Amino acid sequence: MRLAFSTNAYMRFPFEEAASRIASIGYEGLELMADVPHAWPAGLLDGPKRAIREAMDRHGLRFSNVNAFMMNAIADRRQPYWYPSFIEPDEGYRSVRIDHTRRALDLCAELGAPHITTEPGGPIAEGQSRQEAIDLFVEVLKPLAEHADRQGVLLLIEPEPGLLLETTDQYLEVAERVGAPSLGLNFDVGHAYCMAEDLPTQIAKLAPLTRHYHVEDIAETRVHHHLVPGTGAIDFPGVVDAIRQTGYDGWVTVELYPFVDDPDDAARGALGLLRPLVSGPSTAGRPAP
Ligand SMILES: O=C(O)C(=O)CO
Repeated sequence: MRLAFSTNAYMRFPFEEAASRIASIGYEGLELMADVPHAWPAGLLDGPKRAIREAMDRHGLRFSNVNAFMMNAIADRRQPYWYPSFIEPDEGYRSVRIDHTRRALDLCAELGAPHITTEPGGPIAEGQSRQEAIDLFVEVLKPLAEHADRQGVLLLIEPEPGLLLETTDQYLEVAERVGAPSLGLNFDVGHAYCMAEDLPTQIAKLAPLTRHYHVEDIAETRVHHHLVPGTGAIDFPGVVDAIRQTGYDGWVTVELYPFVDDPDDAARGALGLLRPLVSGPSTAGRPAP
């Protein structure tokens, strides 16, 4: 398991500065936000793309993931980054999300990153039934999964409270219906905690489909607000142990986008808690010394 930090906490910094800070804090990897201000694919020319690669090399960082979930560039008035979603009733507006995802897959392949993460179908629209929304989501995902396959990268879906797929179990039907090996699950530990999922059980159950983990802490109230690991109610020794027991040896990305005022402090705090857990022997279930 290797730890990475998402640039979506560094929205107030240019990419080069974000990479420099994430590396100097001690992360091995970085999740690139395919969005403003770092790498909005529709507006990313060759020069800035080269600069991203050079900054990664200069700071000895690897890409853990490309985050194509957030679309702050569009700034929909209903919510700043969910919309447009894959189940948007308006076909033209929906195609903005689809085109963005295709471009993010291209960018991912060009940069040598392993996968992109994306939204799990937006909130169900007024007058739309859940079944219609799922059917639409599946139809939209099929050609995108084929595109990912052609590009040699993965397309990962991230269930989230309030959106079409809220729980990790709800991903199963979609995975089965799309039926593409290039489609996978981004298991967001904080989101699963919000939905009162039993984390060790779900981590083990979904392990065959999980290609990446997002982590953040969540308060005991289970309200969806990302907190620095160690400051909420999630049992991180238990989570890391459950992930380790699946044999997973990939990236775990810390996602703390609410901490734009002091991302360094949040990144440092998360690493302070997680690094000993990830690099040390299993500590779950042991009594405190
Ligand atoms: O919306 C969120 O909370 C996310 O985790 C997006 O990546």
